[in-house]
Amino acid sequence: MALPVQTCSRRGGQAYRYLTAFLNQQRSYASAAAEKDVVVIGGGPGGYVAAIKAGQLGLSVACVEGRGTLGGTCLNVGCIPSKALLNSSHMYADAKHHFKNYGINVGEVSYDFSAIQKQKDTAVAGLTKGIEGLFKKNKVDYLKGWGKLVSGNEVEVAGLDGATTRLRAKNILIATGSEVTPLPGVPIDEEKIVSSTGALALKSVPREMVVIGAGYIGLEMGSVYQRLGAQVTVVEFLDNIVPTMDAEVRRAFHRSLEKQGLKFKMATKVTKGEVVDGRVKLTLEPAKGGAAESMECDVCLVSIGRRPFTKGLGLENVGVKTDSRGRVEIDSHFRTSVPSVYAIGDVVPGPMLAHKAEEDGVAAVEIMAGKHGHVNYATVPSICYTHPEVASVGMTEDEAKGKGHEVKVGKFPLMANSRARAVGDTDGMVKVVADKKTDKLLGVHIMGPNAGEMIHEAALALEYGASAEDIARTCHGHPTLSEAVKEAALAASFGKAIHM
Ligand SMILES: Cc1cc2nc3c(=O)[nH]c(=O)nc-3n(C[C@H](O)[C@H](O)[C@H](O)COP(=O)(O)OP(=O)(O)OC[C@H]3O[C@@H](n4cnc5c(N)ncnc54)[C@H](O)[C@@H]3O)c2cc1C
Ligand SMILES: NC(=O)c1ccc[n+]([C@@H]2O[C@H](COP(=O)([O-])OP(=O)(O)OC[C@H]3O[C@@H](n4cnc5c(N)ncnc54)[C@H](O)[C@@H]3O)[C@@H](O)[C@H]2O)c1
Repeated sequence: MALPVQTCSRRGGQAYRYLTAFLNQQRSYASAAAEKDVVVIGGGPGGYVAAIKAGQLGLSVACVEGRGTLGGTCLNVGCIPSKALLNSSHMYADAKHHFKNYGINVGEVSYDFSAIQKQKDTAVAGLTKGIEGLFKKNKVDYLKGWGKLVSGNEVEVAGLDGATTRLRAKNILIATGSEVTPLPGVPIDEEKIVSSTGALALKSVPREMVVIGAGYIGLEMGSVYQRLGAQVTVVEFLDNIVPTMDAEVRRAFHRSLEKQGLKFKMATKVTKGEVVDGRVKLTLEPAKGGAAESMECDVCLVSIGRRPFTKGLGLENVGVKTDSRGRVEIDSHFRTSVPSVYAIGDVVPGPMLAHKAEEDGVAAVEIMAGKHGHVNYATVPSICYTHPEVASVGMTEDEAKGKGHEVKVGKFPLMANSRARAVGDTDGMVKVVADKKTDKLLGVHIMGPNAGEMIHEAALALEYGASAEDIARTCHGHPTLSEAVKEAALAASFGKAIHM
């Protein structure tokens, strides 16, 4: 850094600021002079977990994060705030519509939207601060600023305090995550036309809302506002909602959401969106072509996917390759085209899920530490946190067939599960997919309350290479929703469930 102090002093009032920045920078260079074993760029679930694990493995580690708080998309504007809003809105809808079914009279039920938002913000703030504590405990240096690769072993950090720091590292881990995919013709202003970030921070509940994209974000956030009283219409390009779900479960899920009041316009695309006199005016067309129609709403959520975020990262400076979709290319050991630079999480190919990013992060630093880090992507669960929840792990029936398996399928409806009946929450099912010849478990799909918790016995079973019979013969507590998993496994393995 060559900022002459003399020049600064001639600039009168600015001299002090320049001098301070200069001295800060010199101090930063000095403190960063020692080479770290790992410098992690990005403090989301991938990056912060990798940094903590690196500390636990005895590696010297620094984590660079530019947003000012740790936790990335997930904690700040993703998983955590959305689950807080899903919970509050679920409790409100339950009290308003269902408590009477249990003989509970609560009179007029209402909500205070700003208090709902405050509860969400408190949960987020507590969790993000908590990571700073974990960093201290695990000796992770935390640098607040934007990191840029200047070589395969150097990261320059433009600090949020104005100082520039250069870090040397044996290995660099890119964990810069993802950002919202924009929809051409529908410019996001985060007030009327919002991404998930704006949808999580609305000041009031819209009367009419259009959600573009029937994926995870669209259905979760659509559910939040539908429960709070908005008329929500979901516009989806494809013929089906959440294309990655098992077809049968997806159809049941779609029906359930419609019963709750969500409206769907399938096989439809939005070609234009603009705000006119405080209302959002949208132009819609059939996905396969045809006459356009228009639609109006108070708030429109654009949730058509996310794309990798590498802006300003300087990948081109050092020759880190990306694919046609902008994802950082890695080998099976998370190594990029530059051997000392690794990448994980949303910025690399694979499902964009927080728990997958975390697993990537742990495995990548284990490899850097000379161990045998590995992630089994075949057992990564996915969960949609609506009500009912939909959770799955392993292959869908169609995928299994597509991969050449002759399959057998066992199903069990929650209507026949004693716990679901006892608590009056019976909308759902469990579907077990197994190999017809070997009985090996291939996939499990659950729709129902707490499906996101129940799925993990299936994840563990898949991880251990269990058969459907292994689950069927495992004693499950009674009365639990998990007994439906056992019953579906019985149906898959022996052709018959007990309680059907
Ligand atoms: C509304 C919403 C709800 C979601 N809900 C769930 C859910 O329930 N379950 C689930 O599993 N997943 C969920 N996800 C997805 C989940 O948030 C992501 O998969 C996860 O956050 C990816 O983690 P990551 O560490 O790869 O990236 P991110 O969480 O995106 O973190 C990357 C971080 O890197 C920082 N960064 C970027 N570039 C730089 C740079 N040059 N220098 C310094 N810092 C930089 C960013 O500021 C960011 O904080 C949700 C996403 C959204 C948007
Ligand atoms: N519970 C969870 O795990 C959770 C929750 C939220 C987000 N996420 C993650 O965040 C990522 C982004 O979520 P998302 O919901 O934005 O994406 P998504 O990929 O889950 O769904 C996007 C949907 O939009 C549709 N679509 C695409 N272009 C369209 C267009 N022009 N018009 C209408 N529909 C269109 C797609 O067909 C798809 O159904 C996902 O990868 C997901 O894994 C996960």
